[in-house]
Amino acid sequence: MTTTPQDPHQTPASGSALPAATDPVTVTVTGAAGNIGYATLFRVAAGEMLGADRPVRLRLLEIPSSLEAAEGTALELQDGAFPLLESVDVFDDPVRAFDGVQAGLLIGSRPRGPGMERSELLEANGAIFSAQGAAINAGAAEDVRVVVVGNPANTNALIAASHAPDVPLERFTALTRLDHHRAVAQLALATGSPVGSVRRVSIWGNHSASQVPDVDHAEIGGRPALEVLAEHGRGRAWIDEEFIPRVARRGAEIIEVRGGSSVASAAHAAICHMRDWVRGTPEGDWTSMAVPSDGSHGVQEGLISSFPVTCAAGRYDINHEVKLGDDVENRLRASVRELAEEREAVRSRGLLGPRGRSS
Ligand SMILES: NC(=O)C1=CN([C@@H]2O[C@H](COP(=O)(O)OP(=O)(O)OC[C@H]3O[C@@H](n4cnc5c(N)ncnc54)[C@H](O)[C@@H]3O)[C@@H](O)[C@H]2O)C=CC1
Ligand SMILES: O=C([O-])CC(=O)C(=O)O
Repeated sequence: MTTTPQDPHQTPASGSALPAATDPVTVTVTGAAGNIGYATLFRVAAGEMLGADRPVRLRLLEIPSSLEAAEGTALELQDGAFPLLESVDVFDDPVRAFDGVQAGLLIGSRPRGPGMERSELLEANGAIFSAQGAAINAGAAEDVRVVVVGNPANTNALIAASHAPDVPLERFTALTRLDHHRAVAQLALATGSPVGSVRRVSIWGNHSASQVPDVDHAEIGGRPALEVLAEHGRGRAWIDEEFIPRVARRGAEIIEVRGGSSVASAAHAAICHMRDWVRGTPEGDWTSMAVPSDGSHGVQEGLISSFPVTCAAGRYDINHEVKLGDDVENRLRASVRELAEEREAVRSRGLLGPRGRSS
């Protein structure tokens, strides 16, 4: 991998929680034989997530019926002869798979099909995250960081966190980086601008159709995005009627057009999420992550909601400078209501663990 001054991710952020030395990092990937798992593992082994100087130990978790496929993936990982890849182990037992985990990518779970909402997956997927949260509680390293990709991602992360009362709550996050990327890409397309010139986009709320893509503070080429959009004949109506629904329903559009849910773009987003958390967001920009709310921006404490965050020194901080416009605030309230409803649904099914029962 080449180092260029334009790419802030090629060198570890100053003050990163990871030591400068080349200690290996233990990465557990669930659903390792699935589509997103397969698209993720080789990039992690190549150093695209944790850095070109960081050896990794991969621990792959699968269900028994897909174990052989995961073993095959492990053989292919060997065949890649990745200099950074110290070991690959395959498990069907979450307790063993999460033993010593420092970076957990919780992907394994059922994807939705055409016409479904992600919340309909709670029945099929919720229980997976109870067992995995408990396994993380039992064996994770002190510096563990978890990103839940499996849908419905925010509520699955809530379930996992509730079963891991000994792990700091803020270490459980869910993926909305794909929505963030989709929003950036749509703004670039709409204005004929390079993707790299779009900054300060925010995704708020749930990774669902109720999510809130927010361009109020976004910049294109260093200028307010709203101004640049207006020059291209795109005002509020475009934002409300085209941009927001396009981004919020892009997952369904991909399922319809591709015949299956997003894979490589989701893997890329998961890698970027963990990379930025560990190594920092670029100077002057932020990203979007679903993280446990501390009550910020009026989001009920404890719900795992997407926020604009800046990352440095191995931690993320919810951005408090970004003020909510009235429309964004109204939409966010609706998305938070949906998150609260999902929490009630999993609570009533007995899926919440010791940390989440009373909140
Ligand atoms: N948050 C996001 O932005 C996105 C989330 N997703 C979600 O990611 C999840 C995975 O999607 P795909 O990889 O396409 O699905 P897939 O069906 O190709 O793979 C899922 C894999 O998970 C495995 N699995 C099931 N239960 C497991 C368990 N208890 N432990 C370990 N592995 C288990 C399955 O055997 C399978 O190999 C889905 O829930 C999908 O909706 C997909 C795209 C974007
Ligand atoms: O839409 C889905 O079911 C998969 C997903 O989360 C996405 O592509 O954003």
